[in-house]
Amino acid sequence: MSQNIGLVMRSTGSWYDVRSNEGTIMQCRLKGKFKIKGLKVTNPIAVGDRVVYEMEDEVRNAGIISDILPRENYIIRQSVHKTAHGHLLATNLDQAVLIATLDFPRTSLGFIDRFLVAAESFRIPTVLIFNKLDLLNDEQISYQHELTELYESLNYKCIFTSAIDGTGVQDFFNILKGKVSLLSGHSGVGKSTLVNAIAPDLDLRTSQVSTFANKGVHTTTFAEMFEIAHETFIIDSPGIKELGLADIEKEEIGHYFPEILELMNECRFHNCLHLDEPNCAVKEAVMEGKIAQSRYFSYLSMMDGGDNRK
Ligand SMILES: Nc1nc2c(ncn2[C@@H]2O[C@H](COP(=O)(O)OP(=O)(O)OP(=O)(O)O)[C@@H](O)[C@H]2O)c(=O)[nH]1
Ligand SMILES: [Zn+2]
Repeated sequence: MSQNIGLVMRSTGSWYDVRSNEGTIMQCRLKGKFKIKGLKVTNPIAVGDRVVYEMEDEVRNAGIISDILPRENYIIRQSVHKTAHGHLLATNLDQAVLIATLDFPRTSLGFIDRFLVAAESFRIPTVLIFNKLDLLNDEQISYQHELTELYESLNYKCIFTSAIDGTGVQDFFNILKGKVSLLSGHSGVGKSTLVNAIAPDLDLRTSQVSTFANKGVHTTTFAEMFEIAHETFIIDSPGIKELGLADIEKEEIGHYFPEILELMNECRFHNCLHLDEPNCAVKEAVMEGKIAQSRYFSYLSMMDGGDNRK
């Protein structure tokens, strides 16, 4: 039997769609003796994994997965019961793309910051897309420029789009081109409309319904990967509206705010949490306007166990 390397595009928990280097989709199952290495997760393989497979049936395009290549990164959804195994959502992501809107519905800065912190903790770069530009009044547009300045100063690229009038849609595509991107955002921000604008043949909504195989087994939905252009993949899942913070310790949260990380060595106490400690370089920077208040509020809210989900 010949061995091949393929990319996992879809998982139902019992079988996997694996894309060969030539672009054919193979339906694969796991070799009986396949072992879960390292991570404490319920599912050994997820969308984005590069796997070694053997062809089992050339006619039916069926194969058997025998091994998995080392991962660049991964996203896990922790179980609410901390001791239980988590669920591996996706692996080998080049970037996370968070779609937000300043209105209809409004994405809160707390939600954006929480997402950025989670993505930093998984070492995944994030791009922010602000959609529905056509609906904003002048005041909102100038606010949007302020936000862009803030987030770009922290090295998060920002793009404005309107899926309705086409503004920024080409920029949105350019960001995705040649990469594997996780697409996230609250319901109603225009995720499907934006994707339809760049990949009209793909019907995200219909595809999402195809997670049927999972029904009644787990409550978790499996992510699915789509090739929207040559070597351009997006991962979309109704279950990935946000990234979980469950696994991050309080002392660690500041490490995932680039502007806090940069200053924390200047605090008087090496284990300063930037709350009420004296001579805290972070709080001083907030007072001097060098750290945005909104970011510090998000930090405080996360330290407080606040959940910023809205
Ligand atoms: N004015 C305006 N409306 C938009 C824009 N993008 C999307 N919409 C509208 O916003 C609504 C929600 O868009 P969807 O694409 O369904 O949003 P979604 O993020 O995919 O939402 P879910 O499918 O619930 O996850 C629809 O009525 C779209 O027509 C935009 O740029 N401007
Ligand atoms: Zn401090």
